[in-house]
Amino acid sequence: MKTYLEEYKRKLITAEEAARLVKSNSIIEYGMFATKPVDFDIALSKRAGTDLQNVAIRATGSILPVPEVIKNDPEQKTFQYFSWYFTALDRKAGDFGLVTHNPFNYHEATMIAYDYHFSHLWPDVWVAQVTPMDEHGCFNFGIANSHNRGMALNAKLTIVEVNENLPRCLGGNEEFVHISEVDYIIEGSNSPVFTLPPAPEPNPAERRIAELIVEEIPDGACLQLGIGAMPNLIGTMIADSDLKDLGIQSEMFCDSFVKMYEKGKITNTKKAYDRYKSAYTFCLGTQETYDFLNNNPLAASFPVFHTNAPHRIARHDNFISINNIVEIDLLSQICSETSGLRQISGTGGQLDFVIGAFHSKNGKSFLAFTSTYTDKEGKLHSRIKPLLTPGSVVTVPRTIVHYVVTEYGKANLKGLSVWGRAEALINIAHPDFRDDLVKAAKEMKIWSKTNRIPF
Ligand SMILES: CC(=O)SCCNC(=O)CCNC(=O)[C@H](O)C(C)(C)COP(=O)(O)OP(=O)(O)OC[C@H]1O[C@@H](n2cnc3c(N)ncnc32)[C@H](O)[C@@H]1OP(=O)(O)O
Ligand SMILES: CCCC(=O)O
Repeated sequence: MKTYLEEYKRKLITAEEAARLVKSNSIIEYGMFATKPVDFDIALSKRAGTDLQNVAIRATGSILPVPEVIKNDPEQKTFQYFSWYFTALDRKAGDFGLVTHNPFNYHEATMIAYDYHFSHLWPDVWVAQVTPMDEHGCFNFGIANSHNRGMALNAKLTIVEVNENLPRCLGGNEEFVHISEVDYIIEGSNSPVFTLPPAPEPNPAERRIAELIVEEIPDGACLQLGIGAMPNLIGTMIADSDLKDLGIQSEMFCDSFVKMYEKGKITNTKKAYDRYKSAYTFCLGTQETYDFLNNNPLAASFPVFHTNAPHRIARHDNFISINNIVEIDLLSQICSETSGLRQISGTGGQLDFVIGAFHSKNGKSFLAFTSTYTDKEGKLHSRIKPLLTPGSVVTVPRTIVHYVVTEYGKANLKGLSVWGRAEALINIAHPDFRDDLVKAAKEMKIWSKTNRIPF
């Protein structure tokens, strides 16, 4: 069998040598979430304030440690940092004007990476952490399949940073880049892979929301759980339920899926395709979850178009999608990604799954949220508001929204009148805010004089 050692040695360079390849006026795409390059980032950041100018770094969900290109260049003399999806780190840096958001519907990332119409967005340099090369010359993308292969193939320069600690996640497809497709290899310092802390115990409101959703899930359902604390907590309660024969097609592989496996809930036998395997495009979770995915044929990573394109989601019957939001207004417009002009996260895959689940036979999408939010000054706010906070963007338009759930109940908003939506929402708002919401609905002239007609 051919060995790739000669080619490997030829392509091996240091992080500093790799950083010197970056030219002014270029776009660098970093690996997403926990596959962000570490050593390359440190080396590149040392070029801040030199003759290197006008370099855009594009990431997807930045995780700790803080990217050195941000930290070492606070005046942005050389680098400007962009993110397709904001994490806590991105929003903190964003508050200081150090990160700019690039909105996308997540399934379209595959098109952006491959379709020539988007070649103006293709990176000059693509660099991400990967697993060590296998005997076939392949570097595995680990916990981030996403849009990596397309970007790696279409970048002018493709650089991998090897980290022995990354789990090797089986595909699916597009889970690797071959040494023949790579320009340079960095052997990184094998830093620990970023992990999330284990989920806290659900509070009573979250427990109630989970109960209201779990009773809507049939045996054999195909599940998607979104990002953030709430969907994962609901997943934990699904693991403790009587449900059986569940399947997974989720953009993110969540910690609670491991619990479902441990309780024998997941068989993936009822799915329309990818039977017997849980399909996902990236993972962000605990070390236990990464260990579960390592070399595990029960799960398969795919490019994001495969997991998220709404028409593909809809091919599974009984698709159940569960995501969290920031706020909703009485017109039933959902904002899940900003607070006014402050970018909190991103559309990510939320719209993909709300559309896809609705089009699945007997499918349902749930946007689940606690009825109130406590701000940093300790003031309580209703998440159901007369109008979205000025500047907030609509993540899910009112025509698309399906079920919404708080600890006070759930409402299927599809097809309801403008009045019917406002009423349904006020019914699941926190009782302390209901009178004010009715008053606002009257002022907005979306309140019916009579409630004789029930929608
Ligand atoms: C991944 C998949 O499988 S697919 C689809 C999933 N993708 C999506 O749903 C994208 C949109 N959704 C999201 O990004 C998340 O679910 C969120 C942002 C809605 C919730 O995520 P969480 O991490 O649980 O949010 P959390 O409660 O920590 O709040 C995040 C931030 O928003 C702020 N925030 C939350 N709600 C509000 C609100 N109503 N008003 C103002 N700020 C708010 C919080 O204060 C926090 O900011 P901070 O970091 O400065 O303290
Ligand atoms: C990268 C997108 C993450 C999400 O959809 O939540």
